[in-house]
Amino acid sequence: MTTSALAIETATADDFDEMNGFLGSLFHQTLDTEAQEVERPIFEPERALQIRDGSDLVATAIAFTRTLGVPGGDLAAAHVSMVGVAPTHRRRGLLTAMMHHQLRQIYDSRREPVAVLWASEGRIYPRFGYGLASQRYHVSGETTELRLPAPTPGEGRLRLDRPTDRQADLARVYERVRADRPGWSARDDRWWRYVLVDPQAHRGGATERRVVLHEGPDGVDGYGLFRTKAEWDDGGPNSLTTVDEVVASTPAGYLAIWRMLLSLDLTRRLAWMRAAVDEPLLRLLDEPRRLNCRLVDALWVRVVDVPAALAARRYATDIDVVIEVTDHLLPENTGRWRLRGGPTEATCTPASGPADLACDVRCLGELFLGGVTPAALAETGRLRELRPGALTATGPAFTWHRAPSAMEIF
Ligand SMILES: CC(=O)SCCNC(=O)CCNC(=O)[C@H](O)C(C)(C)COP(=O)(O)OP(=O)(O)OC[C@H]1O[C@@H](n2cnc3c(N)ncnc32)[C@H](O)[C@@H]1OP(=O)(O)O
Repeated sequence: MTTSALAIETATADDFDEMNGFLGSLFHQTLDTEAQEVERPIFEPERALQIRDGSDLVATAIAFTRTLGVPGGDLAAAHVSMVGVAPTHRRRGLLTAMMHHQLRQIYDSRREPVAVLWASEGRIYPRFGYGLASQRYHVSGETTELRLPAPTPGEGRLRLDRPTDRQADLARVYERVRADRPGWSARDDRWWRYVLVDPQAHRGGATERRVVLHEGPDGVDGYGLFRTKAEWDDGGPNSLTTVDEVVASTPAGYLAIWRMLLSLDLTRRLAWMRAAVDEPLLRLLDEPRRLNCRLVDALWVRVVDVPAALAARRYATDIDVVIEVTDHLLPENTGRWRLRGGPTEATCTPASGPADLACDVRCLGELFLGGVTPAALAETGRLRELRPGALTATGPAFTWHRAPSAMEIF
């Protein structure tokens, strides 16, 4: 495929260092060799696209092969990343050409019914059919104002350790909790190393990352990844605790970990970038108003193969609906689809009858992880109710018993 006479090529393993350096410069980051070596094994050259102008690399995009937790199961999903266009070549359609090319490749391979990504800026991807599928809170607060219920006897034990030494424990807890949380990607050994790498250059003056583990009656049932940054001002100690992940499979573990994180001596402030919208912490604090929560976007989902994707997730209640879908990039998706399903199975087939709902493929991405209802999307004007009552009838089915959330930025 060509764009303005520049061809899209598939990369080779030898292109990794150059692509990494190119993206580092676009994200205004200093390249770190330790992080680069951890990222090398997850690089999939056969899924990496690049555009060169002569010998100069001017555009890149990659898809990682991973699975994503969706309502009721786990689904192969192209994890799109490393997207960038050189400042010398911006706004002349290179990203557009790469996105079209990549989506066509994913569709034609039939390996993955959906693609998923974190957007550097929210306004970039809707035009390519990506819908905002999950949100998160940026959380901050004065820790002296954040009080949790007191410990009860026999709650278990906390231990501090180096995260890399406890990878197996973290993986066990993560997988247990992930089974119930749409939006979490599976992490094999390579992805755990990616999550846990902690180069000095990326710490911004804070300590190395540490882990607090909670041991309950059945072993490790929770962990918290965090770091601290020393600060003193006229009022005395004012250090910052930055939390990366808190994952626990028991309420006791969750509470004990947060109790420690909020009461570290000499710290006064908390920062956490990836709290779920139904995060238990928000309901455990005695004065939740003292936690500042800013709602921002998390995962963007692109439904690439409509019937395969809609049949691959489960629905909270029984559903039987015909949806008229429009997809300007992948015309195979355009048409009327009958979705029948429930909590244990689903099918999606071409429909002959009239449609109940009509929407752009972007809306299906928004609905996919259960984070929003058709009625809410109808209020945006992007989804239309063609049969009166269809919005209320389908609303509960599209949601899920846990809100979608998202963990590491890939
Ligand atoms: C999944 C990820 O990896 S997210 C990371 C994305 N990368 C970055 O943010 C790195 C810095 N930015 C860039 O590299 C580039 O600006 C990109 C990749 C965002 C855009 O690449 P371009 O080749 O300039 O995009 P392209 O020319 O195809 O633009 C297509 C349309 O999107 C719009 N657009 C593209 N980027 C942006 C943006 N950041 N903000 C607003 N609009 C944008 C363009 O204006 C254009 O609109 P139009 O069709 O109405 O004229």
